[in-house]
Amino acid sequence: MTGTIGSTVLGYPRIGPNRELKRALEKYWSAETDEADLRDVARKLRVDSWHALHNAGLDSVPGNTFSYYDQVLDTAVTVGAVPHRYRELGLNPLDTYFAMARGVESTPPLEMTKWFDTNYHYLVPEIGPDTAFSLSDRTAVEQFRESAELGITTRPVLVGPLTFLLLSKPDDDAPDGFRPLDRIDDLVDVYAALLAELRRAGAEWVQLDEPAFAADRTQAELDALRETYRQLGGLSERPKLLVAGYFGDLGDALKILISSPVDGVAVDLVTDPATVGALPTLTGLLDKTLVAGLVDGRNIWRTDLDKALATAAKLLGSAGELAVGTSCSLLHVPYDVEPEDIDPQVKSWLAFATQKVREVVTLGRALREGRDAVATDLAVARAAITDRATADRVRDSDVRSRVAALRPENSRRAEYPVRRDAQAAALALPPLPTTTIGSFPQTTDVRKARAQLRRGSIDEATYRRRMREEIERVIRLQEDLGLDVLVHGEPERGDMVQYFSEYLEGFASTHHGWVQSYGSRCVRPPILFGDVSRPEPMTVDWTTYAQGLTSKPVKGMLTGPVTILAWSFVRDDQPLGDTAQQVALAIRDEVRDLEAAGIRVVQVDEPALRELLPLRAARQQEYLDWAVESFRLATSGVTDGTQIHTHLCYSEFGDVIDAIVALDADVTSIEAARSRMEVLRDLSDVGYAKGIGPGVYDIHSPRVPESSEITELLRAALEAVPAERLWVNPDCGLKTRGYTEVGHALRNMLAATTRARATLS
Ligand SMILES: Nc1nc2c(c(=O)[nH]1)N[C@@H](CNc1ccc(C(=O)N[C@@H](CCC(=O)N[C@@H](CCC(=O)N[C@@H](CCC(=O)O)C(=O)O)C(=O)O)C(=O)O)cc1)CN2
Ligand code: MET
Ligand SMILES: [Zn+2]
Repeated sequence: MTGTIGSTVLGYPRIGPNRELKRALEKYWSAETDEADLRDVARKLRVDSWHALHNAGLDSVPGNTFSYYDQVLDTAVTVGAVPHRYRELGLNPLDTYFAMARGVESTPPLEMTKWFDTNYHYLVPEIGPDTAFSLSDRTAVEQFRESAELGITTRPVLVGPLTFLLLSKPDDDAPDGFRPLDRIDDLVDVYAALLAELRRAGAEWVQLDEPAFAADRTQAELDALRETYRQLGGLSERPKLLVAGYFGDLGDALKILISSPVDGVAVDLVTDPATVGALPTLTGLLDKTLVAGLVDGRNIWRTDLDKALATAAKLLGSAGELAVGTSCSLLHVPYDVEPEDIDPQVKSWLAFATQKVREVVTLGRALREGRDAVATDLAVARAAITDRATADRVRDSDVRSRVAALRPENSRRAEYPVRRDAQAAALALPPLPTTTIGSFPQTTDVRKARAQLRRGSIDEATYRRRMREEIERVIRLQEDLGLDVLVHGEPERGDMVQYFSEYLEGFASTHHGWVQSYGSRCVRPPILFGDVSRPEPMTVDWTTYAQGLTSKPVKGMLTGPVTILAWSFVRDDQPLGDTAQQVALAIRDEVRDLEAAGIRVVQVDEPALRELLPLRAARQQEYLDWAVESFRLATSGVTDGTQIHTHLCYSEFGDVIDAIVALDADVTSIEAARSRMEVLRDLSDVGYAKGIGPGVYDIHSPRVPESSEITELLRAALEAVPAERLWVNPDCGLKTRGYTEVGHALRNMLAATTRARATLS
């Protein structure tokens, strides 16, 4: 089918159905295996994916979707954007790549941040006026050849040049006002060279991903888009170009792309169904391929195939070729629902990557051969969709009446000064109170106990005993260090969202449903399929056990509604805000039960508050309103004397700074060490006047901070915040660290606090 795309997916998972890549990477990093072993595993994973996609009947199989760590990092290496500090290490290419991803003793890694509004993280390229762009790595070409040898003509996928630069940050040598996008012309030359090589290797199509245009862009950025694709489209030696925009509507960028000389455009009709109305009016589409993203690439629900076909019908005749695709890469969903032992009814509603590929193939055949050719598949899908829409277990009338009865006062607490005085009396804390963010190191023993419980090789009672031993050790360590507000350490939680989902009605869990979060790290997002409620307490036993061991206050530790939604696969049959209210009520029950059990401080974490922020400014306020409201609903059921903390991390907080104030927590702990406490001024500027715990050291690195560095940061903090409101804590939880370094780091933090207290009059 030369020339057409027919049916395709925009990308595919790469970690391996059984996390083979994770294990191979970790063995390589610990020097248990060598480069050849790692490359073997990688090749096998690629070959398996190509075969799976080809054999499933896709007309066009995406290539270059494999990565040892991250596709943005791959792009940086491809175009030669390797900062000097990594080149100078003198390592081989693979280890240079891993040094950029993970750092080495002498050199920290590139910064990592969230990929648009997903839970996937990419490495942030550093670009300056002197970055010497050149085609420096030919993996994309080699992998094209590798697939061609198997008889599969793949469609190499590259991060587009605009998105690459828009996600980059200026390097340290860049003068003020420099923007990575200033380098677009030089970068386009490298893409031109790569496209020519791919063409010579036999590539018919190349996919260039430009999701950055699903967010608001300036006129200059839109002009750069027009100019770039005018140039790339005009090259004499190139494959056909498919530009993919996803995670939202492309806005003005859509018209620009359609009037450019590229050969195809892929649009996300799941996140933005309204695009369907605009497309037929764009006449430039008549000589292009339109890949209609009809199958949700980032959620796990079975596609309503009838509805998708109705959408496609509206587009027939508006494009040169109408092809069917996923809304975005399938990187964000697990491989296969088949091996899961989820309740059969819920399972019949689900489609993971393997099932989504089949849906795309079915839709492609229906368009080409008519509905009758796939009548059975359509009937099965229709039955599942109807079953899900009418299933009793999706709706719980108690939950619905509880939500309906909510009043504004349910999400309002007393004025802060009243709470502050009541809490001061109840807690009697010293100035600059010290605490931690919740988790202590997850030791091998703790993880092993959990795995043994899952396998049934230890019983519930043995598991509880082992966790209690760990909690006791964490309490003793904190008392020994002299912390003021203690935590139980969260040993019982493999993951701060997954853990809660296992107690809540309305959620299902997977056993194998791993999704890459970054590098070798994976998460197993729970599936929120129905109305949410909390049949029984989730944390009260562990927390009261910890409180019983000490006279210091122990802080209860919960995950907030927004983060629970952000890190789950969420039902798509009602607004997210409605689901957030239900989750908030479940957390509210837990907060109140903790209070009733004598816990005087409760922290409700919302690290994903920024992540779910809509990409378009026009949609942000509505999100922030329900996000804030759900946090307040979760935390307003307590008396004035109970202190509510929240914790935020991984963010530039700028866009959500007003929302942080509106959460109305008594104490906010926030990542700050790496940005030298800048967030404190931003918060003061918008009137935040409650407790604040800026992280005084970065927990993402094994490095132990000197107490003098912490003293320095505390001094900076005290310039921005009065001592009465300042708390002292690390940047985030300690679960990825080891006990030795954590002991030293906290000791230094306490030493710095003692010195800072002495300077207060
Ligand atoms: N959901 C979520 N998203 C998030 C974060 C987060 O904490 N949670 N943090 C940020 C990302 N940071 C992350 C940091 C670390 C890991 C991470 O370490 N993940 C672990 C898995 C964590 C987990 O769920 N552990 C479980 C299951 C562990 C496991 O793999 N078990 C094996 C068996 C192991 C054995 O037999 O010893 C299996 O099930 O196959 C547990 O401890 O109980 C990994 O990749 O290895 C993930 C994300 C943003 N997004
Ligand atoms: C990603 S935020 C983590 C907060 C959690 N309480 C912890 O300490 O692990
Ligand atoms: Zn955190």
